[in-house]
Amino acid sequence: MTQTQPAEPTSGARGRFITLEGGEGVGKSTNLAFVVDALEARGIEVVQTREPGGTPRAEAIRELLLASSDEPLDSDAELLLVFAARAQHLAQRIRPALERGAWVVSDRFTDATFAYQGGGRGLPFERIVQLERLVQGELTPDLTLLLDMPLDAAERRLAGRLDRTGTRKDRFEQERRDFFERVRLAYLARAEQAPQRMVRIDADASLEEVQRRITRVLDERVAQWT
Ligand SMILES: Nc1ncnc2c1ncn2[C@@H]1O[C@H](COP(=O)(O)OP(=O)(O)OP(=O)(O)O)[C@@H](O)[C@H]1O
Ligand SMILES: Cc1cn([C@H]2C[C@H](O)[C@@H](COP(=O)(O)O)O2)c(=O)[nH]c1=O
Repeated sequence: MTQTQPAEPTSGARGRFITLEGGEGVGKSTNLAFVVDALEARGIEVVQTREPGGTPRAEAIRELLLASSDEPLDSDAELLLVFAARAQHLAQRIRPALERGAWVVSDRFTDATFAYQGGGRGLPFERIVQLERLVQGELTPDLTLLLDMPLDAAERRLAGRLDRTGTRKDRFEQERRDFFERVRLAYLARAEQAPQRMVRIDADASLEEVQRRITRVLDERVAQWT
């Protein structure tokens, strides 16, 4: 396979790329806003985004991925859609932001593919690694905060949010418990393999406590990088 991605900029001007990961309802969106505010308070230009999605075309792919339908979605088709959205997101939003020195904070990225399509669906990890190389080249997050908590507690939070917002479960949220158990285990395995990049945050605590934990990690990394 030919490497088609341009080389990463080597100048010190490149921004930092931070991702939040974890299963459903663990508090990613809530804490994403907190991370963005914390960085902006330091005078950093931040681009807040999410996956799948982040640009109009990538958001259209997100709709395809999340919508329930009578026609089952083939797991390889799902995997390719995830990476198609990511390629668009990288080209239109993430790379330009990093190259101008902005920091990008994303609700999910490729660790989610290893967890959901790899762990959850059981697709071979090597297939995901190949697509990762093709679409991302050398680009990986500088820091990933893995919000982790037991499934039962996360399910209760999600149920509370669905009740409050009156929304229905999407195609992934409708999966069975064993799917989410595999997703969680795959996330934890990735965090063990890359402990410097991927920091597990125990998310089974009050919001204030979770945010104290996040702040400790952010303070340490920002001090290293700036
Ligand atoms: N530490 C916490 N303690 C109690 N409730 C929390 C905490 N963090 C988030 N919540 C609440 O739990 C619900 C789920 O949080 P949030 O939407 O941020 O999770 P998420 O991981 O982004 O979910 P999804 O995977 O579905 O996008 C929300 O109602 C949120 O207000
Ligand atoms: C990036 C990515 C996401 N998913 C799944 C995981 C979630 O169920 C949805 C996104 O919705 P949320 O609001 O962030 O919970 O998409 C996936 O299966 N693979 C991926 O790479």
